[in-house]
Amino acid sequence: MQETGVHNGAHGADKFGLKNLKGIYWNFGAPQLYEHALRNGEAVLSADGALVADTGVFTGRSPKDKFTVRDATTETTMWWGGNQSITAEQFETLYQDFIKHAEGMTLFAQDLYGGADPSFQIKTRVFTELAWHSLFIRTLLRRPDRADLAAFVPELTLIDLPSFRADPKRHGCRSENVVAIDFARKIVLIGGTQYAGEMKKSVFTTLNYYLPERGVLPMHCSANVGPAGDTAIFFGLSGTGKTTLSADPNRTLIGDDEHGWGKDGVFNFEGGCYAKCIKLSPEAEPEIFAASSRFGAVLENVVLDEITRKPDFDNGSKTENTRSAYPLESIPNASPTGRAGQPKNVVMLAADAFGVMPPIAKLTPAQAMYHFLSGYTAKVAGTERGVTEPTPEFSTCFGSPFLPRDPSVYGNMLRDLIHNHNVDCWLVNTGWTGGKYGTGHRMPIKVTRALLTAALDGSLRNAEFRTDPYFGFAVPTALPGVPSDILEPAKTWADKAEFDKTARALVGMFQKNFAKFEAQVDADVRAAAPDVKIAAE
Ligand SMILES: Nc1ncnc2c1ncn2[C@@H]1O[C@H](COP(=O)(O)OP(=O)(O)O)[C@@H](O)[C@H]1O
Ligand SMILES: C=C(OP(=O)(O)O)C(=O)O
Ligand SMILES: [Mn+2]
Repeated sequence: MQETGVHNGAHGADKFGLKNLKGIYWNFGAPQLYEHALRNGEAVLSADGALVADTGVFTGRSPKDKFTVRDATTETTMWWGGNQSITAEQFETLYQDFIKHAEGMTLFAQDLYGGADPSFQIKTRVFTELAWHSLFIRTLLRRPDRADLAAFVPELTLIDLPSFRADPKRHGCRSENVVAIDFARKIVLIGGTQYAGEMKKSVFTTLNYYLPERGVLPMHCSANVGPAGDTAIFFGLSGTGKTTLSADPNRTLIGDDEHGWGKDGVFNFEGGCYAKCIKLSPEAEPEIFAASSRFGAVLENVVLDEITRKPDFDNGSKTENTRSAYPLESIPNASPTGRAGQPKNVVMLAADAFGVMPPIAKLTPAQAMYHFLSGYTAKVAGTERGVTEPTPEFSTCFGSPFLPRDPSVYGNMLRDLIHNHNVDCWLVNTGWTGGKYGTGHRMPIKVTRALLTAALDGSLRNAEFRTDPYFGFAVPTALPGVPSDILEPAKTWADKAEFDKTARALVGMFQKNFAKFEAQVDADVRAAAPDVKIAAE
């Protein structure tokens, strides 16, 4: 077997049962991985120097194809209400079939850290079939110093073989696509998909399993810190603005997607960002545009001009979920340590496509718990012509697909952290205004940024507030630089009766979804729920 590159010789591929490989390329950096990806025909170059790959059938994650081994331990520690199981035997068969499938291949291997805090990081080794996947995961996780590679002993191992085809009968899965996690052996197997995001979210899932018992709350959120050392975190489901809004030129970026919060403050799990790049423009998002337009960026499913090889970020013909992965260093004001102090503000982002939530609201701690457990956003139909009804999505803790533990584990930790550190909580609607999706328009990024700036620098506290009649939270009535109508959604709708009907319907959806948490939460959280009478009338 041909092995090239630096690694810990005592802990080679054979430790994971990999055998009869043709070779392994260990810990290659971007230039070598570009060369392999281009030579193998996996990817092409953009005019700006980004590596551009297509992911084929899967252009997003596939949560329905994700499985965890159910054994004596996970039987009682896992949240089986939100996770799918396979048996230890099915996993073992899958594992052996992965090893067989890899025979004769030359794999790429990366030794990386999940977690910027040395006390809580997980040493992760990732074997990939594709060179561009190796560059992706090297970009997204944290890269050890070269000098530390020779002694690197992995704790978690990922094997990512897109050409593998799973067999539901044999492996207990659902289709040819599979993400299988065995917490006992700390192994993740990813097969049948080329969507690179599965790799980073598997490491996230693993940290979500282990960190709570060590006193760290893992969170699906972005984070940045202001000049005064004031940390802010931004929870939100996919597409709500975590990545976009955390890249704020006036604040230091900690990370765009996954963080831990413990007694020493907040730390990033990752070393890179994974931005959505549909309609990405240098005017609205200059930092992300620049980071996506240079050597080292990995673009997924972005259409290039055939002749000039310039990316066309407005083209969603392959998918609306076009992506750009780049190292944190590509953002000018990113934190070199990935760590920051105790948060002063917690922001919950929701892209409300019904257009009834205000652009910002101040939440009491109990309301914050209500919205954290609800985990609301709305998706727009979009793809089918004429279908303009938004679909609500409630994903508890803003990250249901990544939660191995019961939501109450994360909820109770957040409640205590907010209380102990006296944190201000906000709800921000980055979705629709002026009507629901189909009639109104998306909240201008400028407005969202202005409101966030005022919330984070403390000036918004001095504004006058009204109580939202539907959700009960406090909404500012005026703020310099923001048209005041936009602060009161009802005023932005031409048809007031239609607004009222839509708002009541959304409150009703919240209430229906929250029923499953009612018995579990403290009385103050139950009391913070939107008023029942309004929705029932
Ligand atoms: N007011 C707004 N706030 C945040 N993002 C917005 C807003 N209006 C439009 N967008 C767009 O919505 C998308 C948000 O995606 P992103 O920041 O990647 O979300 P997440 O990281 O939460 O998945 C981006 O494409 C951004 O350009
Ligand atoms: C990486 C992802 O997260 P987000 O959309 O929240 O940025 C994803 O959903 O694949
Ligand atoms: Mn993101």
